[in-house]
Parts: sequence; structure tokens; C-alpha cells
Amino acid sequence: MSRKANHGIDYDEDYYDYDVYDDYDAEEEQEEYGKSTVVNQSRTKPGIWRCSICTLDNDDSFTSCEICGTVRASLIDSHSNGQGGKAPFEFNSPSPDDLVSAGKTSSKINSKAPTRTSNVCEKKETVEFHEKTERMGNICPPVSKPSQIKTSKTRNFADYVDQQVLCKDMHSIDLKKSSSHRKSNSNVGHVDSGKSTLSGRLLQLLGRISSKEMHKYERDAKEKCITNGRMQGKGSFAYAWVMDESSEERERGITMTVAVAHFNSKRYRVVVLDSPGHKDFVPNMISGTTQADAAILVVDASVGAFEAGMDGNGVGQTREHAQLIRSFGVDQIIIAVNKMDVLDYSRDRFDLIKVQLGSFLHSCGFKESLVSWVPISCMKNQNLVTAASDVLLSSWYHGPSLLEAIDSLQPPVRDITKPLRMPICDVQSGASGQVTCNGKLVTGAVRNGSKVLVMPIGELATVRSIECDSRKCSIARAGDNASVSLQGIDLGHLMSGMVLCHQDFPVAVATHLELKVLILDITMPILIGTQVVLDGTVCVEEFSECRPLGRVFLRALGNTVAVGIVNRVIEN
Ligand SMILES: Nc1nc2c(ncn2[C@@H]2O[C@H](COP(=O)(O)OP(=O)(O)OP(=O)(O)O)[C@@H](O)[C@H]2O)c(=O)[nH]1
Repeated sequence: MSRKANHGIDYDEDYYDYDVYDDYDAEEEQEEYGKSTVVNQSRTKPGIWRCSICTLDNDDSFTSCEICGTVRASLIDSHSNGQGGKAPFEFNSPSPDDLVSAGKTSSKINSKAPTRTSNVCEKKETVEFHEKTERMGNICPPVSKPSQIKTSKTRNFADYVDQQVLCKDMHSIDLKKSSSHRKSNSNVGHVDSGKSTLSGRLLQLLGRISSKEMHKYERDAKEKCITNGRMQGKGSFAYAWVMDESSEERERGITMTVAVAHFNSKRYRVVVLDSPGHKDFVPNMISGTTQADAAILVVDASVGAFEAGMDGNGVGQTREHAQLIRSFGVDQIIIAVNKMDVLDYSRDRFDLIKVQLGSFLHSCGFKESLVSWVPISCMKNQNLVTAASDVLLSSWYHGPSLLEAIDSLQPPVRDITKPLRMPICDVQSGASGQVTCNGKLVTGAVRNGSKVLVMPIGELATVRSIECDSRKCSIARAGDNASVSLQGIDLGHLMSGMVLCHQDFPVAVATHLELKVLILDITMPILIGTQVVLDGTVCVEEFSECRPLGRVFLRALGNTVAVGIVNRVIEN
């Protein structure tokens, strides 16, 4: 049912601030930038032209690629007035789609896309609710140095692309693909707050798990509790077992890896990333959260448990997770105040939690208007997908259920105008020598049969199949959680932290970064002389270029000591 991503326990060593770096060579970039406009959009068959960016064979009548929006080379030539070495759109003469933005006609002949405004209201959003957030630091393990790799900085993908066409295409593509928008939610929270139980409950209530399967989970959980003296509560772990699939997780009663599942709400197709709450598995939590559009922070309302989660001495995962998800760029958050049944649905307790955690969230930079609070009981099925039935709760809480709160989230903005970037969350071996990479496309698109470049190792592979939310598809786009099967690359060469890129537009790789960081509550100061280079090469982008790949977190001795953004990549 769920897919797992494991990044192992936290072996992070100290790596901190920045030092003096070489000056960035703007002239070199300009030179490369000129070269980048030599677009190779060949005619493959009569009546067809092949997009140089995503390699789709487009109908001759289209002036830009139907999938990625890249403008056809011949059109670029004609609009650059023969200045082949210049950017396709110089902004000194209107592009075909400048006419569109100026309210005139579309350059796209036979466009099937309705206009953007006409679609906006009709479309349902697909929002991914990850229990973990998007890849933040992109700190990947040391890998071999890529040879002869150009970075994304040297060639400017956006300059190929007509933004207006892309915007329209994005909508038409989404409409064809699904009637609903897609959203990733990350379930985060202190250990044992009920994250996995919540995920399992939602999947069961929304019909993603049959009663037969649920019955089996209950039976197995009861058996495990009888044979394992450490566990109490009979079958109470049954819902958590929907997400916690490994025998070690079930044995220990904790989540260790990220489980991925999905369900449909009224408005969204929701991808759930269930993250571990235990301190030892924060790196796994990070890998999930870096994929999230929004987060559900699950809080155990029980006396003592909430307070433990808020402990400021490095053990309170409610605090740490809240800080991390905000620094990963997740700004919409639902606080699911769980286990309210234990407190007889006390309104005073709920209000106290709201005040204390609310002021902390405010200090993390969450806007009050983007934080919603829902009292729930996963165990008693209160306020999850329908309004609370227990009179003790319904007498004072009249707000939305958790599912309604999810539907109230703002749809995420996807960027397919940039080249492909898919950070790999985990890798599996597949059939016939293929390997499958799982992760979320942060920008761009990928399609069956196309070539992708795996960075930082710089190896090319061919996409053999793509699955999004367990369904086969021919294309995955920014925002999709995808399993991409690759041929032509060795499983042993791949690992989480690497990034699938467009072959002509590799992500930057570096061991030196200039960062802007926010130091968190730490007991050990960061001293002058602390290591300032990374142990290994990382795939990274400047924050201004690509937010998901331009965020970092610094961890030392098992704690997150700082969060920040990449100001400058000092390329290898
Ligand atoms: N009373 C009560 N117990 C609950 C509720 N939700 C979860 N639990 C119990 O809390 C315990 C922990 O639940 P999990 O879902 O494993 O917690 P978790 O947050 O996923 O745990 P980690 O991922 O290991 O951090 C289990 O025994 C659950 O049965 C609830 O609403 N009420």
C-alpha cells in the first residue's frame, strides 16, 4: 500500500558556515548563455518536429512543445531576427505569446488549451500532503566527481521558453490528466503522537483499505502485542501498521522510514508522506517533508506528551519538526491536536495547546492565517473526515473536520517552465536490469523514452516507465510524486540525494556553498574554525533559482543547529 523511503539514521557530521570564495565568472556565463540558444529541434518525420527539451514529437502545426512549452526552434530563429547566438526571446520584440499576454490571439495554432482564467475556477487541485517536507539541504553522500559537467547556471533554460504558452499548457495538461489538483502533505510530529494511526485511519475511512485488509492488520497487531511484552494496547497499532510496514517498525512500534500513500478529498488528490517522529530518524523526516506542499503537524494532547514535544533541549520533535517544515518552505500547516479522547475532549487543554504552540509557530514564521487547528481523536474517529459525533467535542468545536481543513489549503504553484529536477528519495531494483527512482519532480517534466542525466555522477539513463501515485503514466510533471524506471544505469551507482536532470541542463554540484543561515536554539556554539566545506559533492541550486533545491539545514550531533538558504553555489 505505501511506499517507503529510508535514509538511515542520522550520521551527519558537523559542517557549518561559509568562507571566502572565488568570484563568480559572469562573463563565462554570458558566453555559455549565448551558446544555449543553439536549439536542436530536429524534424523527425514529415509533419512532426521533435522538442529539444523533452523530446516529444509534436505536430507540425504547434509552435511550441505540447508538453513542456519550449518554443519551436524555427520560430525562435525567426524571432531572433537571425541573431542565432542570442536568447530566443530578447524582450525587445514581442514573442508570439506576448500577444496573448497583451490580450490578443494565441500563437499556438490548434491549441487545445482553454485560456488560463477560464480554467482556474473549474480545476480541482492535487495537493501532496507529505508527512515530511521537500528536500532541504540536498546533502547527499559523497560521490565521485562528475567530469565535464556543465551546470544549470551556464545555460538558461527559461530563455528558451515562452512563459505564456507554458502557463496555458500547464492548465490544459492538468485538465486532461485529472479533474483534481494534486497536493502532498507531510504528517510530522513528536514521537508517538499518532501520525501513522492518523494516516491509516484516513486511508480506511476514505476507502483506500478494504475492511478485509483492516481486519488482518488488527489481528496481526493483536498477535504481536501478545507475543511482545513491551507493547500494550492490543490492536491499537492496527491503523499505524497500514503505514508502518516493516517488521522492525512493527516490532518497535515506531515509524523509521517515510511511507507514501494517497487518497482523494473533494478538492485534492492527496499524497500522504508519513514521517517518523523519533529523534534518530529526523533525516528521514526531512526527506519526506522536503516533498510536501503542506504539513499536518500531529500533536499528542495528553498531559506530559505535548510538553515533551515542546521541550527545547533538543528532544522536542514538535518544535524541531515545526522549525524544519517552515524552513523547507512549507507555509501552510494544519495542527491536528490528537488523542483528545484521553482528555475527555477538554476545550481548556485544546486552547492551552493552541496558545503555547501558536506562539512558537509564530516565532518560526508561520502566518496565523495559514495555520489551522483541529481537535481530533484518531482512535475514536472524531473529527477526521466528518464532524465530531462525541457530544463532549461537538458541544464546543464547530470548525472544519481534518479533511475539510485539507480541502481549505491553497493549491500549490508548480513550475514546469524550468528544466527537470527530480531529487531521488529512494532507489529500488526493477525488472530487466532497470532501476526505479522515487521522488518528487520539483521543476520540469519527464516522459517515457527520454534521456535523463543523473547528478552528481553525470551518467545518462533512459526513462523506461513512469508511475505517479501507483498508476502508469507517460509523463510526470513538476509536483508529481513519481517512480521513474531507468535503463542504462547501474543500481549501485544510484543513491538517495542524487538528482535526475534534463540532460542539457544539469543541476549545479558543489562542495562549497555560500549560505544565509538562521541558527536555532543550540547549546553548543558554532565556533570559528568549524568545518566549512561539505564532506561530499551535493546537488544544489541557488535559492533565487530553485527554492526546493536552494534550502539547507545544518545538523550536528543529531540535532538541527541551523536552517538556511543557498546564496551562492561555489561550483566544483
Ligand atoms: N488514546 C488514543 N491513542 C491513540 C490515538 N492515536 C494514536 N494513538 C496511539 O498512540 C500510539 C502511537 O501511535 P502511532 O500512530 O504509532 O504514532 P506515530 O506518531 O506514528 O509514531 P512514530 O512515527 O513512531 O513517531 C499507538 O498506540 C496508537 O494506538 C488517539 O486518538 N487516542
